[in-house]
Amino acid sequence: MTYPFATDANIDHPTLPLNMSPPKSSGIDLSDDDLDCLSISELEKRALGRMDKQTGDYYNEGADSGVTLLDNIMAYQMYRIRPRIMRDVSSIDSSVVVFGHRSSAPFGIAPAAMQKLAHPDGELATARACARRGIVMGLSSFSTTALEDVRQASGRVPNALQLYLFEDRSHSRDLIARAKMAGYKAVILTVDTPVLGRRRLEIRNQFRLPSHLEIANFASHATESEVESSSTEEGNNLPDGYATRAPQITFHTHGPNPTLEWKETMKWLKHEASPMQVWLKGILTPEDASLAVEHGADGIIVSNHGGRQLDGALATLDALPDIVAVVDRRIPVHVDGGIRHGSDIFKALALGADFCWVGRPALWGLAYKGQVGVELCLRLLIDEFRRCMGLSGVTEVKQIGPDYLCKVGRSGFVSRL
Ligand SMILES: Cc1cc2nc3c(=O)[nH]c(=O)nc-3n(C[C@H](O)[C@H](O)[C@H](O)COP(=O)(O)O)c2cc1C
Ligand SMILES: CCCCC(=O)C(=O)O
Repeated sequence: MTYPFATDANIDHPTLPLNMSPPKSSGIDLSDDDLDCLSISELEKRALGRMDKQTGDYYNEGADSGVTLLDNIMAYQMYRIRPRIMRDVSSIDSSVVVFGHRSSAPFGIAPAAMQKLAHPDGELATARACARRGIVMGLSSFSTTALEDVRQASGRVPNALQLYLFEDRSHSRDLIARAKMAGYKAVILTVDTPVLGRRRLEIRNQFRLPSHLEIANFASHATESEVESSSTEEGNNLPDGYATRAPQITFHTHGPNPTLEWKETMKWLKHEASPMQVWLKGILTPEDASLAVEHGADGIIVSNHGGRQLDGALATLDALPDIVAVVDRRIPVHVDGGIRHGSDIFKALALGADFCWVGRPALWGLAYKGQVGVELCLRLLIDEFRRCMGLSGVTEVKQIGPDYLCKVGRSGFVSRL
C-alpha cells in the first residue's frame, strides 16, 4: 500500500492534487526527515540557537505580557478531533484553491517583515521553498527583498502583497502599482495596526535594522522631508553595524496608521488595486467582518497579528466561529495565529475557516537552514495535516466540518459542538 503523505515525487508538481501518486513501494519515506527536527517545536528550538538576540526577540515576542500570543496557541488545545474509521483513506487530496491557484494544502505563509534578519537569502528563500511545495506566500510591505524579485522566485505559485497603507499615500500608491505590474494576485491590507503594539523586548533591545539590510520596497523612495528628519533623529548611540543612513522608512515610523476608516479607505484601495483582490487582515469580530463584506473586501483574515498588537485580544480560533457565521460564505474567511501543527489547520477548517496562514514557524525554518529550513517547515505541516486527514477518515478538505470536533470545557468535560 502507498502512504498518503507528502513525498518528494509530488512537490515538484505543486498544482497537482497530492493524491498519493506516484506510488512508492515501501510506505512512509523517511529518507527526507531531518532527525534533529521532527516537529515545529523542535524547529523553534533549533532556530533560536541560530538567531542573534535582537532577531530572536523580535520574531518570537508578543505585545506586553504575551497573553494573546499564548492564547492563540492554547485555543487549539481546547478542541479534540472525533475521528471516523473504515472509510478508505488510501487516496487523500489536501489541496484547495486560493487566489485562483490550487494550493497543495489549505495554508499559506503569512507576511512577516524583514526576513533577511533570519537568513541572508531572506524572502527569496521563503518564496522558493513555497514555490517548491505549492504553497502561497504573503509578502510584507516591510520585506528586505523587493517585491518584484519575490514574485519571480515564486514561479507559478501566486503571491499576495501585504500592505501597510501609509498616511502619505504616495508610497502606497507606488507600491500597489508595482505589485500589479509584477503580477501579484491580491493586496492584503493589515488593519490591526492603528498604533504599534508595545513589544517590550523590541524596545529594550532598541531594535534597528542592521546597516547591510534595507527595507527593499522603499529603498529609494523616501521623500526629502523624510530624509531630513531621519538624519536629525539618527546618530545616537546605535550599536556597531546599525544604520544611520536615509531613507528612513521603517516599520516604526511608517507602519502604524491611525487614520484608516471604512468608507474612504476601502474605496481608495479598491480603486487603486483593481484588478487585484483586496483582503483585510486583522479582523476579530463579526461586526467588523460584516463591515468588510459591506465595503467590498474580497476576503478577510481573522488575525490578531500573532499576539503582537493588542495584548488581551481574543484568540483567533475563538473569534472564528462567530465570524464564519456572519459572513455566511459571501467571501472567504481565513485565519492565522498559533498554528504549530497540521492538526491545528484541521481544527481551524472544522470551525469554518477556508484557509490558514502560518507566521513564526516559517521564520524558524528560515533561521534554521534558509530555503531548506522553510521547506522542512512546510513539509512537516503538510505531512501532519494529511496524516490528520487520514487518521480522521477524511479524503477531501471540503469534508472537514464541525462534526469532526468536540470542545474541552473548563471542567475538562468534552462535549460535541
Ligand atoms: C516577526 C514577525 C513579523 C511580522 N510582520 C508582519 C508584517 O509585516 N505585516 C503583517 O501584516 N503581519 C506581520 N506579522 C504577523 C503575521 O502576518 C501573522 O499574523 C502572525 O505571525 C500569525 O501568528 P503566528 O506567528 O503565531 O503564526 C508578523 C509576525 C511576525 C512574527
Ligand atoms: C507595523 C509593524 C510592522 C512589522 C510587523 O508587522 C510586526 O513586527 O509585527
